[in-house]
Amino acid sequence: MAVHVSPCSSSSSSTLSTSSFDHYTSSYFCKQVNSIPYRIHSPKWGSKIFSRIHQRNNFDLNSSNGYPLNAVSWQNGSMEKPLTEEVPPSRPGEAHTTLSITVVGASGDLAKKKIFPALFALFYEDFLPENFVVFGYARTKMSDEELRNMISKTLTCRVDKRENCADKMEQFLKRCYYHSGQYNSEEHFGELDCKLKEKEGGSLSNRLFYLSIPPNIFVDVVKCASNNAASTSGWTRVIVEKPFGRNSESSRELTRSLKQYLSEDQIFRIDHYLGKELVENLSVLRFSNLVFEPLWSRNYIRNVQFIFSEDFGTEGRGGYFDNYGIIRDIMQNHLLQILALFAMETPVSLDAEDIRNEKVKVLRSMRPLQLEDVIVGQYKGHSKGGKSYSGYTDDPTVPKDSITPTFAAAALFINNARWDGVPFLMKAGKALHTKKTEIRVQFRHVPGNLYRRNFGTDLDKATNELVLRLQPDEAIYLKINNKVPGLGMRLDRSDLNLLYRARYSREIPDAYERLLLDAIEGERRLFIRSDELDAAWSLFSPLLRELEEKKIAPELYPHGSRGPIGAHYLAAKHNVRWGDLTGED
Ligand SMILES: NC(=O)C1=CN([C@@H]2O[C@H](COP(=O)(O)OP(=O)(O)OC[C@H]3O[C@@H](n4cnc5c(N)ncnc54)[C@H](OP(=O)(O)O)[C@@H]3O)[C@@H](O)[C@H]2O)C=CC1
Ligand SMILES: O=C1O[C@H](COP(=O)(O)O)[C@@H](O)[C@H](O)[C@H]1O
Repeated sequence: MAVHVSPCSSSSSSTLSTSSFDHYTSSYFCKQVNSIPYRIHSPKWGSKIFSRIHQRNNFDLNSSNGYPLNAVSWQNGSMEKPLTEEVPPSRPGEAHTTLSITVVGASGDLAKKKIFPALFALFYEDFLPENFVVFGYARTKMSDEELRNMISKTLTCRVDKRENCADKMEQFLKRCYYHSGQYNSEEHFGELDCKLKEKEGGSLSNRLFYLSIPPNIFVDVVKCASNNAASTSGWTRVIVEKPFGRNSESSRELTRSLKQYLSEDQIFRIDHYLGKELVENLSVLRFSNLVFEPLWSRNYIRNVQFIFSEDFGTEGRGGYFDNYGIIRDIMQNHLLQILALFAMETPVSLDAEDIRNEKVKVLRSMRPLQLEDVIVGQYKGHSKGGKSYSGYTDDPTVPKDSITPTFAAAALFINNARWDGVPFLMKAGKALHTKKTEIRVQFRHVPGNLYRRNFGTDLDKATNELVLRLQPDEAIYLKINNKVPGLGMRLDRSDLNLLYRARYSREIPDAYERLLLDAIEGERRLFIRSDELDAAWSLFSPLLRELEEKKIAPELYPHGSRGPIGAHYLAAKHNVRWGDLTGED
């Protein structure tokens, strides 16, 4: 990203090298610890030095790498200030910084459902910086007021008991604006730049663009935004939604095209599963508890299962979905990312590069995926209890003869010393009987089990299983064997259960909140680096090509069922039983 030409302001255009952007990451506050002073900007008082000790409340929450957040809470009475629609003016000689967030594709499903609500939640919880504006950008004609009306329908006050929710919503909506334009128009992005500048009021600006649009227009938008609406005084970052290509070649081409305008540091490839609370907890569980890490290998773990199921079909997204299918939609990204986090070696530190280095090593160590280790399915129409459920190809946006899989199961292997021979099973499906995402870790038998007689012949029932239920109803539980109380010796299976809603009263933030905050912070740990992406595609692309070239017909399964029977055969081939189908949970 090099040249910025401003068509609207008297301020001169400037040239910025890409490397200069992240220099401004910590412009609000210097990240330091303990009593080392923080630099806190208050529009009322200008830049002030506060001791962290005195501001402890402001740093109760950390960004996802455990560092204190740069965002500050203004709940502290002495710092309270009225929120105004416009960014407050700077005093002479004093520069304040504005964060401008532009949601490109603001009229779309994801923007309405997730992005605006997440931004509001961050504002509501006082995690957005003092001076911020939100712009929606799309082709749909809308006024600022219409945008506010549209997004107000999906904003929620997550913590019900808060009294000031309506006020907060109003304050947030006042910071939201809209600009209608084409995605490939330099002129329209120039107009957006004018509006951004006007709201930024001459302050330093950091600009975040969220590309919530179909992937075929990513590059147009990045080109126009970078040439016409990049920040000239602070950083510019772009969050890119998946899909990042359809295979290795298209993904590399996308990365190459984006890098004509952005540096890798400016690209935040989002995989919202990495922002989920239980995925965050996976590493904490493993690396901060002595009882788990020593067991985390082929010596004790029999198999690992990553299970994603949704109890609804592709409703409304059939057009998109048919071009991608479940393997690209869920497995190549969400499930594979979790697998990499699960299986990686201990990183040197919690820094983004250290973690991503370890994840890449896992991905590169994976055995090429064979067609015989994969089964695909597609849901068909079904009637139950007088109600009928449509099949995938009943969707008018899906070709009647589509063979796009809406279900897939796969057995993967990691060819390294830790995991040699351990099956990592994945299963992902739409229109199944339940909505659930889980990681299940099945442990080996206890050698020479003294109590084997008490379990009968089915020794599978005697093994431990650790389950991380990502959603719904987040939980971590460990299936153990215990004695039934009484004079006899009868064994039972029980759960040691950490059920989040029972343990914590605090509501769990949505993944998009965490990820947006991290992007604002410049924290890249939960975003996908280009070499990770490349390794992920290298694993799945040959398989996808083979499935498509051989036109492998998916096994049909009824909408609302447990999926194709082939998934059981695949698991059985590797001496595994799907943990979610044992009837124990
Ligand atoms: N929806 C979801 O749950 C998820 C979505 N994603 C990804 O996020 C991105 C956005 O998703 P979503 O909001 O569902 O997408 P939409 O299909 O709703 O598209 C978003 C906006 O982009 C514009 N648009 C749509 N199609 C085209 C087109 N062919 N050419 C130009 N502009 C178009 C429309 O705005 P206008 O006409 O006003 O310009 C639309 O409102 C996509 O990349 C998707 O894959 C990722 C995870 C989940
Ligand atoms: O990325 C996607 O994720 C959603 C599921 O997300 P969740 O957070 O609700 O589990 C899925 O429905 C969609 O098909 C896919 O594109």
